[in-house]
Amino acid sequence: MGSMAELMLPVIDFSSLRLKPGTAEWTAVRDEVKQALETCGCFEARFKKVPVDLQESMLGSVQELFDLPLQTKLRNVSRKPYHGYVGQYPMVPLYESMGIDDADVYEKVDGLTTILWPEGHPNFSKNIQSFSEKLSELDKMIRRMILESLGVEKYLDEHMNSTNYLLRVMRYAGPQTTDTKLGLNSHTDKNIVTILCQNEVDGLEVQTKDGEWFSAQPSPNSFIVMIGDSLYAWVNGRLHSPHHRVMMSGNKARYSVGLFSIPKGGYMIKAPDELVDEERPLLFKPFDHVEFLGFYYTEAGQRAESALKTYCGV
Ligand SMILES: O=C(O)CCC(=O)C(=O)O
Ligand SMILES: [Fe+2]
Repeated sequence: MGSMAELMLPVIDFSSLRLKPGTAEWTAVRDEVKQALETCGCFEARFKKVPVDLQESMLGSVQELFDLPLQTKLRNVSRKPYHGYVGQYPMVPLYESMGIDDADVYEKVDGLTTILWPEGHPNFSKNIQSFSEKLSELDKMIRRMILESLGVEKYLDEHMNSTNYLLRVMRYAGPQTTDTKLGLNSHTDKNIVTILCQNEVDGLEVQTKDGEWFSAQPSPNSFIVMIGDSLYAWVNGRLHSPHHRVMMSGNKARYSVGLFSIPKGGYMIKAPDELVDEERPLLFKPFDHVEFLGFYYTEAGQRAESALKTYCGV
């Protein structure tokens, strides 16, 4: 445990109104992003475009959602694995979550809202949609910076148009003990970029490249950004996609929310030729994210140390 507290995530500030592509400020932040993603795959972001009160009302809505009866929550089903209601798993008894597809599109969110609250709940839809839309600007900025810093910005439009936003909301019950209990198993994310925020209860732990775990303790109203395996594959291994998990102790429930940019089904993820050479041969054959997810949730996929390597490693 001693070494855990000593590590801290890099903190990067995206709040300046002058942060526009082409400015010196942009280039400086872009360099910080590249450095953080190469070394940790993860950083803490300050981003004032999501106002504090919106973040708080969104977390209030998330709590309201989890307070619904289980039977109601189970009505959120999805064709895609891990996109509907997930919970009541004996391996991770503290964990419950719900996926909201296309969370930045009001009609899509409201479609789910009326499944959960047949009488309607426009406030819920608005909080979720508005938060997702504003936060998606941070996702877009970061991805633009990544492509620019790798000299492949000519793919920017294609890259941006190849993804949707999923908002996954999570509740981890307090284990009612000072012992540390598993909240969510160690994993790498499978998508492009993940942006997390939480209530005041910490619990997220990230593994360094050397295999050491450290706890992420974001300051209030900031975000944790990390990259997933699909981006790791697309940049041909140039950025790190970190293992992370959630560990819980104490009485209080942890609420967290992740905005995931996710490749659309049918889009083949393939590293650009510019990122493949003799020194850095191609790591992964082109793959479809939805099919890869299908493999990940099979027994072989869950057993694999790296599901992506097993699925399409060269
Ligand atoms: O709750 C968190 O902070 C992390 C959740 C997570 O890692 C995930 O949903 O992929
Ligand atoms: Fe994750």
